Amino acid sequence: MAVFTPVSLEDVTQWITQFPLGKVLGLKGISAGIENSNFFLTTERGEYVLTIFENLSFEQLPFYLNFMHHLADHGVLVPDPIANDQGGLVTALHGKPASIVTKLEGRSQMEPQPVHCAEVGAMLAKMHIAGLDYKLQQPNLRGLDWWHETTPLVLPYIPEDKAQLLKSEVHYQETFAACEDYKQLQVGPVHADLFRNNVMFQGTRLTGFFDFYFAGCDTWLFDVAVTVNDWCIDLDTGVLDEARVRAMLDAYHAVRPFTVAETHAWQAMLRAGALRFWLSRLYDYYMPREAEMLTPHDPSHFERILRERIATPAPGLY
Ligand SMILES: Nc1ncnc2c1ncn2[C@@H]1O[C@H](COP(=O)(O)OP(=O)(O)OP(=O)(O)O)[C@@H](O)[C@H]1O
Ligand SMILES: N[C@@H](CCO)C(=O)O
Repeated sequence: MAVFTPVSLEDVTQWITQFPLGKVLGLKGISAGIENSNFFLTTERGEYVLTIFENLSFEQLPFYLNFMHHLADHGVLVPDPIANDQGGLVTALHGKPASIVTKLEGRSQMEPQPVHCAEVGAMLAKMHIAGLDYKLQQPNLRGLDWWHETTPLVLPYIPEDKAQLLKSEVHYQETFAACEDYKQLQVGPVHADLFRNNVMFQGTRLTGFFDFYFAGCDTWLFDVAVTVNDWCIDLDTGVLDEARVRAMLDAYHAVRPFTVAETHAWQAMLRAGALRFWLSRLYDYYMPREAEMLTPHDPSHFERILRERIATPAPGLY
């Protein structure tokens, strides 16, 4: 279970008085997730999620929480952060930054069909457009600079064939990021981690995106690539399922048409999306943090996806 910072009902009873949520009725640790400590929180006003941030700082968090609030305000389905009596969305709990957000209905759809992918594609495009007038700026903290810093840290742990692939892909992505088409890509705040387990559904109706704590300013196409690489694949092989890819891309395109530069950049961006998670999983695997219970994600899944994207062209954007 990924509760890095234990919290008791007693702890929260006092702490909650600064929020307009009434008395605490229940608190339950959430086992899913590997980044933060999460709890379902029941108060007199309803159901919420309490998150204690294990890696993000007080300075970084306003970008994410205000972004969620901005999106909620613009009709994008996301958890809405609750302000305390000072108007703050981030409040210390056990000396760490913490926040309370509204709880989304439903559950994650771990075996998505084209209909689910279409819902995700349309909401993703809506989210990108809604983010256009979001004022705060923060880079994607798991972008190219982070790949550069992290690659040398994991290289000593991995066998030669993987090390070669990692080094050559970082080099390829460096060249890609410097090309003309890349510079034409639309940039804005993106989710950057929109996996199956970060979206809620009730049946085939999408009820919300969540887990915005890897969001940052990056290309919209990177967000699409990360999302396709998780939602539209056969999980055993990493091979793209054309029906799901088409459903997601067509639904996105209907809300926010892809550009010509994006079509040129698409194949390389799918590789970037795979590299980002291969590297973060290698890092988490070889340099784990302490948690009460924690199962690291399998890095080889994204190595397989990366090799597959290099070997086989994906369906086009439109
Ligand atoms: N706003 C929300 N509404 C309903 N459930 C939520 C909400 N936020 C989180 N959850 C539940 O908590 C679980 C863990 O949250 P999350 O995925 O954000 O974990 P994390 O550790 O922060 O991140 P990661 O997915 O990157 O490991 C989710 O799988 C989901 O069941
Ligand atoms: N989605 C990430 C976990 C961090 O959110 C992964 O699957 O590696």
